[in-house]
Amino acid sequence: MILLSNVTKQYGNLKAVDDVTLEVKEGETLVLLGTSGCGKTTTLKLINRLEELTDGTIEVAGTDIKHQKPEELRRKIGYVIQGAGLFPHYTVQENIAVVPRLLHWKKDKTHSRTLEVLELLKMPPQQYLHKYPHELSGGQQQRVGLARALVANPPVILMDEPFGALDPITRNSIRREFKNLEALRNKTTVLVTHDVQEAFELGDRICLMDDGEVQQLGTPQELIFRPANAFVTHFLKEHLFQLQLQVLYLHQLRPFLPPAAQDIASNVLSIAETANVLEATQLLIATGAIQQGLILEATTAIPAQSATLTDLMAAVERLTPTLRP
Ligand SMILES: Nc1ncnc2c1ncn2[C@@H]1O[C@H](COP(=O)(O)OP(=O)(O)OP(=O)(O)O)[C@@H](O)[C@H]1O
Repeated sequence: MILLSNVTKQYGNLKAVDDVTLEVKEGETLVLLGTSGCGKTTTLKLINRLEELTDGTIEVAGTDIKHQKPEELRRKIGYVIQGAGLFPHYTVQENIAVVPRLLHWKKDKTHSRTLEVLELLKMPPQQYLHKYPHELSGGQQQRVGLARALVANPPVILMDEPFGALDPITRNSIRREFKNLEALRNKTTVLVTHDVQEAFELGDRICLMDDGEVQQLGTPQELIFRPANAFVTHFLKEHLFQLQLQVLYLHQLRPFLPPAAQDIASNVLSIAETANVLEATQLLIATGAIQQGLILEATTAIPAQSATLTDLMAAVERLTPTLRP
């Protein structure tokens, strides 16, 4: 869907992006992760031509972006930036109408689509249409920013630190909400963050950058269990335990858990086996059921299985060597 081939962006002597080649597949969320100044934002801005390439090519939906007018290209690409970037003197309605106005939509169409996107983002239109950005919380502003990016239903969404301006608690809950948004599910999304947790929570794949170069591009599991080099290992070291639990799914543990019990008490907690091990661990701890354990609910016909925290950790220990090279 988006193809970067040998992309370089140079500012004077500095190569902000250095010979980057990567593909973002249709419908996936690719996270650009890395420390400040490693070239994430520049890479994103090259895709919608807010910056121009020094070298290499970028294709969006099979067409070289050089051969498209920037305005035309940007109609196919929603753009969400840190702090939402709303116009302070425009109401929510006016902020969302910016793109439809550029597209010369009729008023009726703009109005009905505005109502629709606000509903999609769980912001009742009657309550929010006429509010100004300063009357909204950071999370609500971020949602309006996303509504504006989604209003023309572009197939591609670029997000630059979309949750960066929020406090950690709001950030976590908004992030979780965004992850489950139907409106974003089939979009091809590139999201920039320097937050490791965020990258692992939202990315189908993660591209870890340093000094303008790609250090590794892979699934969260690949980065954790098959780091490409010492930089990747070092970058993830601090968060490794939690990330390991986050990238392992309960169904993967099944072969390493004790056999399914015949008569599982009906009052035991249960969790879908599609959940990750971190979620299961958090549930056990939050409900004080560490000794009692929980039931892994199968999505297929195989029987449910019960496991305590000790069982889960033992299974993780037996599974992880099989994932390493
Ligand atoms: N317009 C510009 N002119 C000169 N140098 C620039 C320009 N834009 C970015 N740079 C430099 O290019 C490098 C990459 O910047 P970029 O904004 O892409 O990094 P980033 O990974 O997004 O960082 P952050 O997380 O801090 O936003 C940095 O060294 C930055 O100073």
